[in-house]
Amino acid sequence: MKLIECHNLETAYATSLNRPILNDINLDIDQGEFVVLLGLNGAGKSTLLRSLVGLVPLVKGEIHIHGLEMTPQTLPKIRREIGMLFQGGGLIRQLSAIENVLCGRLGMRTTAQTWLGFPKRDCILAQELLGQLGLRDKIYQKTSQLSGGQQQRVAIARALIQSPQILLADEPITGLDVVASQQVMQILSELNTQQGLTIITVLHDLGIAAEYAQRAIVLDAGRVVYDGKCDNLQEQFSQVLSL
Ligand SMILES: Nc1ncnc2c1ncn2[C@@H]1O[C@H](COP(=O)(O)OP(=O)(O)OP(=O)(O)O)[C@@H](O)[C@H]1O
Repeated sequence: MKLIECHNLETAYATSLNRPILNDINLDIDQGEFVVLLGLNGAGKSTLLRSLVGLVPLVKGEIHIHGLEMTPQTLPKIRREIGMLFQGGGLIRQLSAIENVLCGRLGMRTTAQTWLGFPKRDCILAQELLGQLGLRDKIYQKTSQLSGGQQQRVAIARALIQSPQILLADEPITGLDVVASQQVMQILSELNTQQGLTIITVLHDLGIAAEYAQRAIVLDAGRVVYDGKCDNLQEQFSQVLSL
């Protein structure tokens, strides 16, 4: 079943680039796929991910999520289906791991519901998620005191607490060492295979892309130049992927 459909997406003309950041993007992504987005710096990968959660104004084209067209009216509902791991994690450094995870619940709770703290069931869920991601002993630690890999796992828990159908991850392993990178990729892989989460992730490592993703989408100057299997990417795209 098609979960994400992008038709002719085009962003405004960027004078600094002499072109739109995204140009004529057409994509269909099925439920349960694990897709990697590749391309040189500035190719438009982050912009494409952010457009899927309505953070990028489009001058042309349509996005459908689960058959629902993205409009200002449908955006809140669509955003509840999509978890996002922002580039660099995007955690609030002075808050604890559990407080950061609970922030992922803010869009689903009214001010009155969180005035005196989050509901107990949200706190239990946040603890469970952190436990599942190997952070049981870090629940109350400030995230500024956690390692990069631990912070990324907190960010994953924050995205998962809203039970999304889709997880978008913008360079989730950039800056992590080999062990932490493998841990994070393993977590994403298990979420995909065991829970059926549809994953789209920006990566810069072709070896890791081929190891985990079933499908690669390569962007160059705002356009899709390849959409297919992850085999032989290096040979095919040495120009656009000289990573
Ligand atoms: N709001 C904006 N206004 C103007 N230009 C922008 C804006 N956002 C991004 N850009 C430009 O659009 C291009 C694509 O940016 P984007 O962050 O999507 O690329 P990317 O492929 O994710 O790159 P990276 O690998 O460096 O993260 C870049 O040249 C960037 O400078």
